[in-house]
This record gives sequence, C-alpha cells and structure tokens, in this order.
Amino acid sequence: MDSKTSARALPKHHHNTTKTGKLEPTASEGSLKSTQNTTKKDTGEIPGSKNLGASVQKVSADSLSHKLAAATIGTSSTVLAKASREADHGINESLGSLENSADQEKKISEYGSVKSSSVSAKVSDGASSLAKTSGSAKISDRVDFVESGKSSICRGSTSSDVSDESTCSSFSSTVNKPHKANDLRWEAIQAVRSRDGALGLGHFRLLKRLGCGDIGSVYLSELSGTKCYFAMKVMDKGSLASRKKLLRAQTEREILQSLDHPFLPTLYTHFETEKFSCLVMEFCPGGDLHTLRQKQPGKHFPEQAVKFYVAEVLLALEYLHMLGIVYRDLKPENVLVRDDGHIMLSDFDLSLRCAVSPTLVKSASMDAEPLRKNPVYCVQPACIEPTSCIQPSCVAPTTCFSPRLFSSKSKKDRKPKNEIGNQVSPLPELIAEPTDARSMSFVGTHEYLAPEIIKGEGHGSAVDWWTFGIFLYELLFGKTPFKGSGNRATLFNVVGQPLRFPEAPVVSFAARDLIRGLLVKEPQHRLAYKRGATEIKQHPFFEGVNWALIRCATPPEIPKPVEFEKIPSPASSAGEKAVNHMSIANQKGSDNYLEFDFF
Ligand SMILES: Nc1ncnc2c1ncn2[C@@H]1O[C@H](COP(=O)(O)OP(=O)(O)OP(=O)(O)O)[C@@H](O)[C@H]1O
Repeated sequence: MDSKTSARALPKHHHNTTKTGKLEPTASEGSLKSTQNTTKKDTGEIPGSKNLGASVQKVSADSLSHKLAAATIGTSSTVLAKASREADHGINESLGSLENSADQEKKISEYGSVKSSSVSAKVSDGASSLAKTSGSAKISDRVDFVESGKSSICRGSTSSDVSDESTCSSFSSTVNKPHKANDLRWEAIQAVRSRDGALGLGHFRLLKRLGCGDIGSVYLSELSGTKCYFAMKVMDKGSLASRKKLLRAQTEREILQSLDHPFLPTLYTHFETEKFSCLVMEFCPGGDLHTLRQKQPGKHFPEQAVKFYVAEVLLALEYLHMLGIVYRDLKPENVLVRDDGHIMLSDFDLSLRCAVSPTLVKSASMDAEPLRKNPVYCVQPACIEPTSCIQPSCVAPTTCFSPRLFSSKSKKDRKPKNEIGNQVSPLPELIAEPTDARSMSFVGTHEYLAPEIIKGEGHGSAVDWWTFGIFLYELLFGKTPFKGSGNRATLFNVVGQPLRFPEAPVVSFAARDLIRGLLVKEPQHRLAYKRGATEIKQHPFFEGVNWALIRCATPPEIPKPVEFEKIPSPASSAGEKAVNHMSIANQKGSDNYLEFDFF
C-alpha cells in the first residue's frame, strides 16, 4: 500500500476532506458547507481565519500553528462525532443504515482501502489517442457552450415535496440537456413520465449500492423494464434536516440541474418521496481515477494517459467557471470513468456559486463585429444569493448575454482579414473566470487545499487551478506533493514547503513546468489566474491536443462492459421496499446476493 492509500481509507474520500460549516457565509457563497473527515466535517473553519498576509514567510508560526491545530483537531474529533452521530440517528431506519458497522469502522480508519471496485483492463499508453480524433465529428467547445446556454430554460428545483420535477417536465427530456437529445435514457424517462405523470422510487429497481457519501448512498438502478441503468443518489431527508445538510443537498441538486457537458454528470431526473430525496444520474462503470491509479504499474499513470484525463478535467472546470461555479474539490476520487472511457467530474456539494462576467478575448474568426451582433457564447450568469441561484423554475432563456470584448481596438487597428487564416489556433478564446469570487470557507481535502484557503485569506476560482496542479502531480507521480505525516503537517507543507519533484518516475519537462506554474502559492501569480483554462490549454504540455474534438479521442482505457442482466435481482427491488430490503441485508452482512464485480 502506498503512502497515499493509508490516508485515504475512506468510502469515497480517500483523501481526508474538510468540508466546513461556514461560520460567516459571504454573499457569494453557494451554500453552507458542513465538514466531515470521513471526510466531511461539521467543523473545521479556522477560528479567526482572516488575512494572514500574502506570503508564507510573513505568517507567524504561532498563528498558523493555531489555525492548523484548530483545523486538524476539529477534523479528527469530528470523525468520531460523525460515526456516533450516525449511529444515534437511527439511520438503521433509513438509507444511512446501509452503512453497516463495518462501514463505520472503515470510515474512521486511516488504513485500508474501502473501495473494492477495480478496473481490470490495463491503462494503455495513449500516446496517439489524442491525435486520433475523428475529423468528421461535429463537436466543438463552441457548440458545447452555445448549447449549454439553452439549458437554462428549465432550471427549476422542485417546489413540491413529493414529486419529480414535473413542473418542468415538458422541457426535461431534451430541451434543457441538448447533449442528451439522442440518449435512450432520456427517452425512457420521458416515456414513463408521459405515461405515469411523474417518476418515483417505485419506477426503479435498485440493484446494488455503489457507494455512500456524507449525505446519501448511491445505487445502481434500472428504470424498471427498460434496461436503462442509472446511478441513483438517495438521501434521507430527515437525516439531512437533523444534520443541517439540506442546503448542501440542495446546492448539489441545483448545480447538477444546471449542467450539460460531456464531462459532467447528467441529472436525468430528481424526485422526492416522503422520506427520501433522489437524484437519478448517469452511471459510470469505470470507477474513479484514484482506484484506477492504484492498479497502474508503479501506481501512477503513463504521461499520455494523464494528458488525456487532465485535458478532459480542464474542459469540465472551464465550463463550470463559465457558469460561475468554483468546483473546489478536485481529486482523483471525484473523477469517475464512464462506460466509453471518458471522464465525469462528480460531487458538487463543496462548490461555490458566484457571479461571472464572461469576456470574449478572441473570436474564432478574429473578427469581432459579427459577434457583437450575434454573440456566439451564451453563458448563464450565476447569481450571488446562495439560495436563489437556480431557483426560478422554467425561466425563459433570456440569460444569454453578449460577451464584452476584451480589446477596444478601433477598426483600423484590427488585423486585416487576410491574416485571419494564418491564426495558429482557430478556436475562440473566452474568459469566464469568476475571479471576483471570495469565500472564507475552509473546505477541501487536506492534500489538495490551496494555500490561500489554509491561510484564511479568502479564495476564488484560482483554488481550482491549484487543485488542478496537485491532481496532475498525483496522476503522474502517484502521490501528492505536500503530504505530511498527518493533516497538520500536510497543511504546513502546503503553505510553507517549496515544490519538489521525485526523481522517479521520469516526467517530461513540460509536465513539470505546468505543475510549477499551477502550484504557485500566491494565487495572483498562479497560472490561469487571469485568463483561466485558456492559459493552461496553451501550455506546451498540451501540445497536440485537439480541444474541440477531445470527446472523440480514444481514451487510455475502456472499462469492461457491465453485464447488467447477470446481476441477481434482489427479492424486493423496487421503491422504498428495496431500500429497506438492502438495508436489512447489509445489516446482517448478507448482501452477497448483490455481489458482482463492476469495475
Ligand atoms: N454516477 C455514478 N456512477 C457510478 N458510481 C457513482 C456515481 N456517483 C457516485 N458513485 C459512487 O458512489 C459513491 C458515493 O457518491 P457520492 O457522490 O454520494 O459521494 P460523495 O462524494 O462522498 O458524496 P457527498 O459529497 O455527498 O459526501 C462514490 O464514491 C462513487 O463510488
């Protein structure tokens, strides 16, 4: 077991994560976060964590020590608190009970891997995969963003207690998820909705619990009789309420509802029963990148495979920033692998929503004039108020707005048209960095926390570029750069230790240079601080990547197909009965009938 594993012995969060109950939510905070160490804790805000000064050198050792102690002590004490709290909650009566006592032990253990999932195929050296894009594919970044703008037509969260989001059902099949227009799963959902009015738990067969997080459990489910399979996150509303996590669940749901991107989760439907709140999403059979990395020779990916995964993650982050969402929880555990080998970034309950002001720097044709009249990009501006962001349901798609032009050059200063064809990159550049976002929350995963979060200086979208650097480092080297002997040491290292690279494995200069640019401790000097993903895309590490067609690139590895038919069907597999049935089976430790190898 490598050093990483020992610190990640948790159901999902192999890294120790701190999700704080934010004491003083800023106006731009998307939601109040609660912490856990198994990893999201109810405490963890560093007391008095105001501006500590820009540089590490200026931070008094005492003051930092105090903050780190508060964070880490709070963290470890909450681990136990959480375990006992969950027991107290009588979660046995509900979904939480699926976490049997063994699970609880695993959650608070520092050792051992909990996830049993595995990806059997080896990761190939995807050296040529990025170049192998099909020229005929009709996708591009530009199209993605235009279509995403349309997705704002129906963003309503359910107002009634027991229903799916049927108030918007007329839109819900394809209008608000244009990328899913030809998706059979959408059609199946829509067919049931037109037949029965609204979807509910009873329409699904729950086949297997895939995992559990702090606010719910995720089940592999079939929309009964359709052979359409989903990942359904089921949350106990009573438990959410008593643990003050309703807002967190709401934030996640609202963000999921707003997404329509190939590398982000599709929320097919959401419904509530008296007891449960359920999110129905795309099922990813390939497991997560943490698990997949553990199976690689040397526990690190080949550089070309890394290039593929981080390029897709970069596009996902770019899209999120355009929506005004700072992700804040990038780590391999949160990057799932779809059935086609492409990635899906998951877990949005730490995300911060804020205002964005997209700016078109360079159009595809370098001629700004047509864009003034017919803006190519429609970006959904996120709002500042935490709970009102995606609230108004079925809003007319009036939220597209003309991008501001970065340059105010007069016509005569512009390049003549005949130079346009000589542009190296035909892709337009759009900056939508929510750089003004400021949160004082202490959230994230210790090894991935940005220095400005630890120092309590307030943070914005640059934290995603820091975590992107750590993520890149971990995939390449098989470990994170600042990991210490414990959480406290890790936080000290992040703030005060210089970046170092191990001698092995050998990694290209370009990769190390990119990491150096991203892991700059002062956010304002960090790569991508000003122009976001665009700056990173242009780095030599990504040379040769066809950004517009990356969805057609050959992934390093395709997961083995899941033989859904071979999954034994639980005796009682529909609706709440299934939940209770699985719960009882798990309590007895007798869920063998559900055992099969997914990944
Ligand atoms: N779409 C999916 N396909 C396959 N497995 C999934 C999917 N979504 C989640 N899972 C599995 O379910 C587990 C729990 O997911 P969930 O999102 O609840 O975890 P989490 O990030 O810990 O949640 P939370 O942030 O609410 O604590 C994950 O570890 C993952 O293995």
